Amino acid sequence: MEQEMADIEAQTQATDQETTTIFKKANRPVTLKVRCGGERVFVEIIKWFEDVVYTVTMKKEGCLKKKSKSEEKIILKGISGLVLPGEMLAMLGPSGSGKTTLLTALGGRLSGRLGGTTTYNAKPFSNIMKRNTGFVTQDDVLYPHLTVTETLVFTALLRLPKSFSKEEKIRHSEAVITQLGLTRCKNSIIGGPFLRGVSGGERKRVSIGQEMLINPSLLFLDEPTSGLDSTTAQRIVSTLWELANGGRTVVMTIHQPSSRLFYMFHKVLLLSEGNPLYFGKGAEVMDYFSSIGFVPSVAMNPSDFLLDLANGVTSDDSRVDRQTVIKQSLVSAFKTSLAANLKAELQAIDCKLQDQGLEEKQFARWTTTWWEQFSVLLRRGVKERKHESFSGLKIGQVLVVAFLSGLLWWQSDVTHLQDQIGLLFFYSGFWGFFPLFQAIFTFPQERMMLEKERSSGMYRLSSYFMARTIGDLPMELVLPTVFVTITYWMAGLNPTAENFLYTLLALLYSVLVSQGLGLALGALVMDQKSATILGSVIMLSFLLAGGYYVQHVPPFISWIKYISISQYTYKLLLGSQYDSGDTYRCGSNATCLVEDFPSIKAVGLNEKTLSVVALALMLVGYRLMAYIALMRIGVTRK
Ligand SMILES: Nc1ncnc2c1ncn2[C@@H]1O[C@H](COP(=O)(O)OP(=O)(O)OP(=O)(O)O)[C@@H](O)[C@H]1O
Repeated sequence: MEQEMADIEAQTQATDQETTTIFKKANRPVTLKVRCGGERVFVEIIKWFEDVVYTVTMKKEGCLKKKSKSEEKIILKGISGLVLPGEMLAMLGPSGSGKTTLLTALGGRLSGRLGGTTTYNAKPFSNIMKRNTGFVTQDDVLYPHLTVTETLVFTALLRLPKSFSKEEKIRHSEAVITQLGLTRCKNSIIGGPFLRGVSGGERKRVSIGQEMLINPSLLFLDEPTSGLDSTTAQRIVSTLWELANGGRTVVMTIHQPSSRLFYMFHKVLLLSEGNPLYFGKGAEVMDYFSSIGFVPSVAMNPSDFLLDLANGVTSDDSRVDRQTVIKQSLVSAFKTSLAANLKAELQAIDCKLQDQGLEEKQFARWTTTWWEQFSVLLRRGVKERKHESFSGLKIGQVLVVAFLSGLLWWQSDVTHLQDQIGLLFFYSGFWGFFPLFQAIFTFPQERMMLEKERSSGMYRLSSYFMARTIGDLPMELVLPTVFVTITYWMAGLNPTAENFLYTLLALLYSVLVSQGLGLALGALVMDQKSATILGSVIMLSFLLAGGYYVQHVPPFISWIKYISISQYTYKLLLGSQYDSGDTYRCGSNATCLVEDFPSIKAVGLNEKTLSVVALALMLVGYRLMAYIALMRIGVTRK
C-alpha cells in the first residue's frame, strides 16, 4: 500500500513538473524592447486604454404616434487604465455597469462606436495580437458531443504553431487538463442543455483551458468564476495568478470575489453605470475610499463594500433617493483624485514605449497550414455530428417514405405515364426539400462557435467552409442513393443500369444544388426559424414553377422556371426515362408521343445540357453566396 502511494505521488509530481515546464515555456515569446533614457527592459504585453467611450443607438417606441425613435445610450463613459505584464486586473461593478462591454472592447472584439484609444505595446490591435490573446467569454461555447480531452486536443491541433509536433500538442493539452484539475472528467462529454455532460464549473475550466493552451501573453476572461464553488474559484484564480506571474497580462471581470480572491488582484477597476469609480492597486482600494470619506462600518469583504458603493449604498446611508447623489460624488472624487495621476502615468509609459514594437516578422499569418486546419476541422466535425448524421430517425424517415412510394407506384407501367412522371416529380420535390432543410441549420447552429474561433484567428474561413460542407456530404448522398435504389426498382422504372445511373446522378446533382441553397439561406439569415420559412417559400415556388402542376403560366411570372431547381431536375429526370420519339398507349388502339404529354411538353425532352449548366451555376453560386455571407462573422477590429 505504501509503495502504491509512493508511486502515485511520484507520478503526480512528474505530471506536475511537466505541466509547470510547459507553462513556463512561451510558445511565441513576444518581446518588446523598451528604451527610455538608456534603460532597457524586456517585457511581454503592456496594455493601456485611455478615455474609452462606447455609445449605442437604441430604438425606442414612441408612446402617442407609435413611431419608433432612436436614442443614444453611452455605455462606457471615458475609462482609462494601464495593465503591465505580470499584473492581473479585476473589473468589478454591479450588473449592467459595463464590465463585459469594456472587456470586449479591450479584447478587440467590439464593433460600433468606440471612442478613445486602446493600445497593446503602444500599438493598436493587430492580427498578430489576436493570435496571441486568449479570450474566455461568459457563456461557454463548446461542442456538446466531444469529450473534454477531444475538445482540448482539437483546439491544440488548430491553435498551436507548426513548431510543435502533433505529440507535443497532445501532451500540451494533457498538461492543461492536469493544471485545471480536469483529469477526473477528461473522458466525459461536454454536454449541453438537453445532454448531460460535465458540470458547469468543469465546462468553464475547459473554456479557460482552450485559451491557456496557446500560452497567451494577454488573457481576457469574462466572469471566469461565476457559478463555481469558492474552492474551485480560488483554484482558477490561482492558476491565472501564476500565468500573470510568468509575465503575462490578465484582465477579467468578476462579480463578487471572496476577500481571499480579492487580494490576489494586482489592480482593480470599479465601474458604476459606465463610469470609473476606482482604478489602481487592489491593496490600496480601501485606503482610497476611506480618504474620501467612505469607510465600512463593520469588517466586510472589500468586494461587497465596493459593490455597495457602486450601487450608491453606504454603511450609514442606504436611502434610495440618496443613491444617485452618492454615485455622483464618487464619480467626481475619481476625477479629482485619481484621473490626473492615471493620465500622468499613461503619458510616462508612452515615452517608454515610443522606441520599438513587436517583432512582427517572427509570426506567420496563420499558425497552421490550410490542409492541417481542414483535416482537423473535418475530423472534429465528423466526431461532433456523427450522432446527427447517423440518426436513426433520419434514416428511418427516408426508408419509410422510400418503401411507401415504392408500394404506391408498384410496377407502374409506361401506359400510366401520368403516374410515372408523378414519381419523377416527387423525386425532385422530396429531394429538393430534404437537403435544403438539413443544410439550412448548418451555419446558424455553428454561429457562436464560428464567431469565437474566428475572432481568435484560429483558422481560415475557407478551410472551415470546406470541412463543414464536405464533412456531411457522404451521408447526404448515401440517403438519396438508398431512396432511389428502393423506389426505382419497386416502381418498375426503365430497368436498365444506364437509365438507373442517369436517374441517380441527376438526383444527386440536384441534392447538391438544394443543399447549396440551404447553406446560403442559413448563412445569409443566420436565424433558423426565419431561414426555414424563407427556404420553404422559395422551394415551394420552385416546385410550382417546375412545369408539372401548371403548364399555362402567364408570361409575367413564367421567368421563375429559369431559376427553379425543380424544373431543371424534373427535366433531367424525364430525360433519364424517355427519349424524344418514344410513344405510349394513350387509348384502346392509339399511341401517342411521350413528348406531347402535357406535363412533359411544358418542359420538353431536349436541352438537357442547358439544365446541367444552369444547375452547375447554382451549385457554385449558392455556395459562393454562403461563403461571402460568412465573411462577416468573427471579424474584429484590426
Ligand atoms: N449593443 C447594445 N445595445 C444596447 N444596450 C447595450 C448594448 N451593449 C450593452 N448594452 C447595455 O449596456 C449595459 C452594460 O452591459 P454589460 O453587459 O457590459 O454589463 P455587465 O456589467 O457586464 O453586466 P453583467 O454583470 O450583468 O454581465 C447594460 O445595460 C446593457 O444592456
